[in-house]
Amino acid sequence: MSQSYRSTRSSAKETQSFEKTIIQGLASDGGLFIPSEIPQLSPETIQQWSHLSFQDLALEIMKLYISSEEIPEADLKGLIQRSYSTFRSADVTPLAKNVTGGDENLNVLELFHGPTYAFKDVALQFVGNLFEYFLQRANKDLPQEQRKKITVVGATSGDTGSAAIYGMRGKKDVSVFILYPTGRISPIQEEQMTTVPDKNVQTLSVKGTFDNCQDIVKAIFGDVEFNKKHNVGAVNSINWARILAQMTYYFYAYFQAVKASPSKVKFVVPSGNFGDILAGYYAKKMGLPVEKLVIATNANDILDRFMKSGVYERSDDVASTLSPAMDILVSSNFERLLWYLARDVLASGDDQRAGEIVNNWFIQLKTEGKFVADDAVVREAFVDFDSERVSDLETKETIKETYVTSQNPKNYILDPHTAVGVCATKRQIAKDNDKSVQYVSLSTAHPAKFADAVNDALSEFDGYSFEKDVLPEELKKLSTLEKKLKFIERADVELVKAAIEEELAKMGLL
Ligand SMILES: Cc1ncc(COP(=O)(O)O)c(C=O)c1O
Ligand SMILES: N[C@@H](CCOP(=O)(O)O)C(=O)O
Repeated sequence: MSQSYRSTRSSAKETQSFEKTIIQGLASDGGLFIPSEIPQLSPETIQQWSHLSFQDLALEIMKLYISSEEIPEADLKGLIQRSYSTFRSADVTPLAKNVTGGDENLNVLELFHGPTYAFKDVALQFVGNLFEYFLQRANKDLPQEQRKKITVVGATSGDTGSAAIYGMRGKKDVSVFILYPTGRISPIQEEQMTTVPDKNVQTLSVKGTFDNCQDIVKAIFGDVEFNKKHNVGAVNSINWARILAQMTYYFYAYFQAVKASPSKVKFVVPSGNFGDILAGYYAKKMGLPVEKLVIATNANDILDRFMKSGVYERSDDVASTLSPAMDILVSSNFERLLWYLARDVLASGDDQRAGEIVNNWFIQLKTEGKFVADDAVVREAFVDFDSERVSDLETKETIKETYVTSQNPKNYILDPHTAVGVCATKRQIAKDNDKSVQYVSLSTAHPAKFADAVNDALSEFDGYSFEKDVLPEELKKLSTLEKKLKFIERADVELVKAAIEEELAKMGLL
């Protein structure tokens, strides 16, 4: 049953296949897909998995969520091998152990060794290959005019966009449209997205915020006509494949963290759309003995406010912070966690009733701008999670302090999102005062992607040079390449749909 999927807003019994779930992206009732059951691992299985490579671990995990009748094991193995062959580290996601030295046990999980230097590559390299696999199979032996196509439409606050583009560029029968908020992403992120010359890629720079872009994408998914015509596909973490592919690094990092001696493990995750940390939640629910998952937010703190009050409220203004990829007002994946909390606390384990409760919450969020969950729901959330909010000042101080004090390696440079996580980790270390805990702080992007924040923190240090110490050769050349982008002057779904159709015609895909 973990290989079939249901919507978080559905009160029906029916479930659907993995392929349909991935291609559809968002459920037609507006909900997100979740597996009908979370597979359970025995301690013996977890022990056996502790010796596996990243790729073999990914295969074992994915087999539990994808029926071999849908993707035979040999094909799945091939997809995984291809997806991670593009990474610069043999470990795919290496763990920098005990970065600060001393006895803090602060480990940094480096998730930025993929093609676009962001954690999104771990999932989006796989998702690109998965789309291609499904399309090749559906289109086998079909003449050109009957071939099935996917029009990928995604929203980004900076990193999903380039990772999706690098995952899908040049793929046959796939076109990619990425919406991003004009002026609210870093120059390198914009260059990464707009300098890809492949004909099937188009970026749309939208006057507005990331939340406007995300709302437009969700409206496009809800537009039955447009969807029927263009077969719209999702690359944002509303797509279940994103969450699935991210589970591997929780297992892999856990095994590395406890290698030297058995310890409790806490993961600390810089969070915005709640997709990254949600993969950790599934790993924990499968049986990985994780002590806690700590949500680290910047000033855009809807998640932290929920954890402190039970109120899930969309605030009016997005704050522009040093960690712009997390400048998000509504965290789309939180809905998946809310479903489990509703089912276990309010619906006596009844899936259909949980769907009704979540649906009502989201109707309230739309009509009243907020909903309030019972204290018991929040208490249940604290069983698996904790939460910290980190200011820009603290983010900058953390980049500085880590640069000065780090031992392994020396002068370790954090990107501002990772710094939000490391600051939250240090607070947890101080609060817990428990030497038997290993802390794994997720590093979600390479510092080169956020030059302003990193230089602001480090330029006072003698000998520090962004060009020499931070910027990889590959990213240096981006500023010399021609840019391809289209401005959308208002955050309006009709304008975006028209732009997509105009570009599809130019691509010869209409
Ligand atoms: C660099 C970086 N860090 C953290 C996050 C937050 O991750 P999530 O949205 O999955 O919570 C993002 C965006 O998703 C990001 O791009
Ligand atoms: N921070 C993200 C925002 C989109 O989130 P996603 O994980 O749902 O794709 C970004 O960098 O674009």
